[in-house]
Amino acid sequence: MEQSLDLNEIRAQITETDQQLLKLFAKRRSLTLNVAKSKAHQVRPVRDQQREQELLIRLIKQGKELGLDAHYVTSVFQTIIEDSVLNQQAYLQTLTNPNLQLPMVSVAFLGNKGSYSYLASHRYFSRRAEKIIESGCQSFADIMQQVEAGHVDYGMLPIENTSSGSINEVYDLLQHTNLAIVGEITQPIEHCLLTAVNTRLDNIKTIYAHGQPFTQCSNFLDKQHDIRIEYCDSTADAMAKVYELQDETVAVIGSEEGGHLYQLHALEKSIANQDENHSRFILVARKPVDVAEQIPAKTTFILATGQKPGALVECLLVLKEKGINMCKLESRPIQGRPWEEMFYIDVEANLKSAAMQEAIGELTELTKFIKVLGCYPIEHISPTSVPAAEI
Ligand SMILES: O=C(O)C(=O)C[C@]1(C(=O)O)C=C[C@@H](O)C=C1
Repeated sequence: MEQSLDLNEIRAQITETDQQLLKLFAKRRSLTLNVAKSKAHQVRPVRDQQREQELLIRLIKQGKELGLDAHYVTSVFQTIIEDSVLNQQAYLQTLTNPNLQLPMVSVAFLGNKGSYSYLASHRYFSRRAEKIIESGCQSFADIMQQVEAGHVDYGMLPIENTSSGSINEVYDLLQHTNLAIVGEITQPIEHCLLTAVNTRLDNIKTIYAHGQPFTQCSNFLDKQHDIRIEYCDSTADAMAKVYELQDETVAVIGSEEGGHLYQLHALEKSIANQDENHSRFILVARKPVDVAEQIPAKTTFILATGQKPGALVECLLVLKEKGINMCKLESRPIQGRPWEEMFYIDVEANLKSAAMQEAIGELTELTKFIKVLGCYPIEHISPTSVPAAEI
């Protein structure tokens, strides 16, 4: 006779197994913290991709013996390793900058609870502080002012998006501030159409959102007919508005995660033009930070060249000669000086390195104006892959 399967009993066993898994995750995390302490001592880089590959190959093999497929094992352990690297980086940063080790931080961001900036702030500080004091702002300028005036420790600002490009307003504000960039984080942007009440897509007559999500979802919006678009100062404001209206004809573009905070649910998911939609945020503070040698660093600086042919090329050649990789180049007009440009450059280098110090020295000679906006740890961890033959 077939054994009867009691759902409650099976679920109790799953709950118990999940608890054991959590304890093992926590144990692994504390072991990797010891690795970071040892690496701090020996000044060895956090990342060791050969070790990661060996580890993945072994786990894939052992997983197969237990009936687990290679894809599953790889994706679980890539996530675990990413967490390990980011935690080690955060720990080493507090050793290098003891003032970062605070139980409580205050952060200004655009909008209120549920905005993408709110989600990015919480993700960034989840491994760095015990408590976050939130300060929702109505504009990017407001965020800068809050930090400049000392009302908050940090400001979280979106700087670029994989689908709508650079956020010019933030670049322009960076030209005129004394704040330093001290960190970055890339946040997946998963736009959904959210509603407060159960309804259908063809009932929707008004969509509320911030300008950026509207741009990033233009293909979806073009396909909808007779829809009124209402621009809001932030995604959080738009969500609060739709919650307040409780109307089956209105919707808001935002993340499902943020929508939960306003009791909104997703009517349509993945409505952005590009499947891979990510925003990069920068964190600004009044004082710059040093980046530990064991961590890959990025330096951001701005410069203005004279109006002579090849002036920018000459600057870029300096970076090439020093073996410094440029990962972003952006130009913005200089206010009050028509047709003159300010160039924003991100390079993968530590400001303290000899190559970078020499480059800044040479660039100072070549340019009319140059200013370092900050040096901070690279937060994007590209996963180590396993050769197909090993899978
Ligand atoms: O073994 C190390 O060196 C670690 O830092 C630990 C670990 C891991 O979590 O397994 C993390 C990062 C390295 O790239 C390799 C492995």
